[in-house]
Amino acid sequence: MSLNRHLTRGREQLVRSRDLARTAGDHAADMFAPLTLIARGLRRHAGWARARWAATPKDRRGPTLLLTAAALVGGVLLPHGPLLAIVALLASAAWAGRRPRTAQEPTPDPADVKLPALYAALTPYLCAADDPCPLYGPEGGYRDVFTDWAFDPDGRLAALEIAYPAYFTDTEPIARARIEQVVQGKAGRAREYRFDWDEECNRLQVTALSPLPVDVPAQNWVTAPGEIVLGFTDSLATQRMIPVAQDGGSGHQPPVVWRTGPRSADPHLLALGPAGSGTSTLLRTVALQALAHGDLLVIDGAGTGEHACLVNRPGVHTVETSLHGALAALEWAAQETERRLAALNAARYRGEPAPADATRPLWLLLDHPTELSELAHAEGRPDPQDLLEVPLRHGRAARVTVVVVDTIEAADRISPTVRSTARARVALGARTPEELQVALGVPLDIAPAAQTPPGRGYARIGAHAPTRLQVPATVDPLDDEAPARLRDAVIALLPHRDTRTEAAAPPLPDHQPHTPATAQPAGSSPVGAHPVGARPAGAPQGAPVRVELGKDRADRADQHEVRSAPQW
Ligand SMILES: Nc1ncnc2c1ncn2[C@@H]1O[C@H](COP(=O)(O)OP(=O)(O)OP(=O)(O)O)[C@@H](O)[C@H]1O
Repeated sequence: MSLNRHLTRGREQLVRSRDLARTAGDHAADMFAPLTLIARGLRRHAGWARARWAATPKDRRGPTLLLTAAALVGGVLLPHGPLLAIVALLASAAWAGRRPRTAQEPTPDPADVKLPALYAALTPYLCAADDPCPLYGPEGGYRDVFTDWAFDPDGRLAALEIAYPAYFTDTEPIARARIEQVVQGKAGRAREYRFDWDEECNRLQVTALSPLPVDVPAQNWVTAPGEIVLGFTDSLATQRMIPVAQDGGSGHQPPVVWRTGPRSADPHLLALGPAGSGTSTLLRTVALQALAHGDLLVIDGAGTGEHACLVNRPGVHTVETSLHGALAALEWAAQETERRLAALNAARYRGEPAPADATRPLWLLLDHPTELSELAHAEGRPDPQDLLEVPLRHGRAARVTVVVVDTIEAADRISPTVRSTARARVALGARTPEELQVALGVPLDIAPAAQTPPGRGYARIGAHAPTRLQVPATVDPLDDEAPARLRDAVIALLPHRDTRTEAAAPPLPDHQPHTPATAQPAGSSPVGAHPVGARPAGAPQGAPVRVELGKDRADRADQHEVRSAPQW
């Protein structure tokens, strides 16, 4: 009982002392109210003065300062001037500080602004009329179906998990595409989104993808021989990072690496994209990397001269823009592939190491070959794409790699052999999911943005899922409109006869490309510097053309008359 009384008294004391403290606080606040008022006013005056000073143009700050100083001196010199000035300042501060600072309007939660609209837009697609307990409906709310979401600092949707009814046909691409379009429309078409459909749990995970680095200049990449950096992707798509120099600094970026060579499961590449999407730039990116370890044969079917910077470079057999030049070059390439195969087989049969002239990588780079196919068809000549059959089918063993780039509109004119053997795929440019599926060979789980910079697209290497891709800015060094620093970066990578330490491409005699019996006599190619592997006089039709790849051969090259390489 006494303990109870003791506790009650203690509680009363506590309440009394709390009241005392509150009363003292109130009195103090009343007492200091004028001071608080004046301090608030002075603070506002100071803020106003700072803003005026910042808004005053630099050239008018000196006179303003002088005028203020003169006014101050004048005020001091006046009888009772300082006293009057202080009184005036305190009065104006009291006036300015009389209103307490207005509380800021709370910013609305972006979820409450944006998600109801998305919920309403999805409702027609995810609500069945005879569903007794609909997930989506006029009475429902977004919190019932959106389980997890995130917004970026700009208030844009960054991630969202959507629940959908089990009867929604999530296995049908058309049904999926409808939902993806609605989500992308409401969340903003300027960005790319990844859609992960969890068919078992009836959930869709939407993730907005951050932009990839653009304008990464061409440079030497840290890769193993046979590895080609096609561009850069998301850090989640690969565990690999490579050093990249950009904007005067250096950092690391996750690359899209295409492995070529005899151990590659995807030894050939097909890249498609609309005009201006950067397919020729991609081809140039590959060419510059391939030149480090191999020789090139370039066919420019569009004849725009976009690969003229490669003409006469050591390691570049030829750059052909004409149909007859392309036919001659590709026929040589087919025979060279057969010769290499025969040489490799013979060496293996004899138990000898593979001859160097059969193992040096040879790259066949074709830009817009369908243009030449159409021309050949009109002229009744063989289709250049048909001549790719042997390099495509046997190129892996013979170290011959084929890269074909073309417009996406020409996808149906790409030969079936190219389509079936070129399993490394790239699709560039903003295109519909259907067109991207044609280019990549598989459906894409990423919704492309409405606008994409040049060189942006998707890469699919073999059986792997497609990943986003941004091709390095390997611009045409002869393109006056390209930024000078990007052109200089490409020029620095182009090999010169005196800088290339490896074996140069064999010098070629006078341009006498072999053409089939039905073909017109060969003429000169507009860009082609010299013909490829001309057949020795008297050699039987179909006999492999001998190509010598070696240092001594490169030395002898200098004795031939070769058109001088362009001077940069
Ligand atoms: N990855 C890139 N980074 C920066 N600029 C690029 C990139 N790719 C392409 N470009 C620029 O975009 C323009 C078009 O590129 P490119 O010629 O490679 O496209 P294309 O698909 O071959 O078009 P076309 O079929 O008309 O020749 C060029 O000015 C080029 O410099």
